[in-house]
Amino acid sequence: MTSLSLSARVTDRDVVVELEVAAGETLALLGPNGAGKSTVLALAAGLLRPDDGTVALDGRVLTDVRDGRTQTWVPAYDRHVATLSQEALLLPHLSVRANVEFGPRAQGRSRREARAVAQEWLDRVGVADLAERRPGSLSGGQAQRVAVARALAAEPALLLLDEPMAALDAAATPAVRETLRQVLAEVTCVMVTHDVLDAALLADRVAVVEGGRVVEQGATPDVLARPRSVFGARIAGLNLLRGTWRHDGGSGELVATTGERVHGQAEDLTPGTAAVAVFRPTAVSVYAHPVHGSPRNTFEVVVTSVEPNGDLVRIRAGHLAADVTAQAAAELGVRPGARVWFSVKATEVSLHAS
Ligand SMILES: Nc1ncnc2c1ncn2[C@@H]1O[C@H](COP(=O)(O)OP(=O)(O)OP(=O)(O)O)[C@@H](O)[C@H]1O
Repeated sequence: MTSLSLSARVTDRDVVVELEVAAGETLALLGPNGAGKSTVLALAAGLLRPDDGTVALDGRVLTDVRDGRTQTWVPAYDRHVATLSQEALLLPHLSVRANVEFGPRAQGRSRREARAVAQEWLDRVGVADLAERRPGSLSGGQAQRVAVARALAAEPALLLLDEPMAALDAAATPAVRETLRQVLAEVTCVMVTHDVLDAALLADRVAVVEGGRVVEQGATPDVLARPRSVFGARIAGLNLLRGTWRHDGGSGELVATTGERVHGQAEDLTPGTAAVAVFRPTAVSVYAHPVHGSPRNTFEVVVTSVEPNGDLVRIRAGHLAADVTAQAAAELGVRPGARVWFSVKATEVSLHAS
């Protein structure tokens, strides 16, 4: 069932897009700067009127403009669309709890109902212990999780995410990403991101936007595995290992179906269940000899291809990829058929249920 249906032309930005998002689905918009991603969000949110086009959400027409003439225009506040941006944008003079109660109260729900909804979301995103604090006393990651609760307490028909992790420091990102991963399973969402890891972990489908047009779209694993656009090729190649989570004491590990044992940053994994490990090719170091020392994952591999990838050189070994500098590639003398060791720090690997 389609939830969001958007078709629009914005002449002065040279944007012509058509997108559909199914109910409950998360669509990631990827693309270079100035491609038109934020324009798509603004069109859906009711912050931008197209020269031509329609926006419908759950069958309700929100925007209908034909040849510059507006037939239907539902204002932003009445669209049931919530936006989460880089900054948490909480009301500074209200407590965390009051911030989360704000949406349900504005929709006319009683104080008691609003309190119950807010409590549920504070619990779900794991910030209930911060309920009486003021936003100014929160860390960036805590504030962003409160912002997630605040957005969802209003029960939006559509959630728009505009690079929600871009302003966080690296240490805060995994917890916010995990919070989003859990809540996005239930909402219809369009997410703008520059980070392919977000797309891989959070999105069901990916649309690549370039020059104001959707140049490629499809299921996330397909686009990342077999990109057809220039930008798609640049972002592809993320390492993704599927397997089973084991926890026999120690910190636990993923035993991949392809044989590797992988240690990483794990959240909420149950031993014996299916899991996936994800890490970037740039996080992989390549050695001509076995490497020792924790906390690293080391895989003995045979190089299958060596090709330029922007300023770096991508070394592929079967289903794994490493991006190294041209100098490092030259020093290693890597070529197809060579035996090398790929090494990635456990801190660079995200492990999730799949
Ligand atoms: N407020 C605006 N008024 C006029 N033109 C704009 C405005 N905002 C963006 N544009 C133009 O519209 C086009 C699309 O920009 P948009 O911000 O949607 O891209 P983006 O993909 O979100 O980029 P980024 O990743 O840098 O945020 C660009 O040519 C940009 O210059």
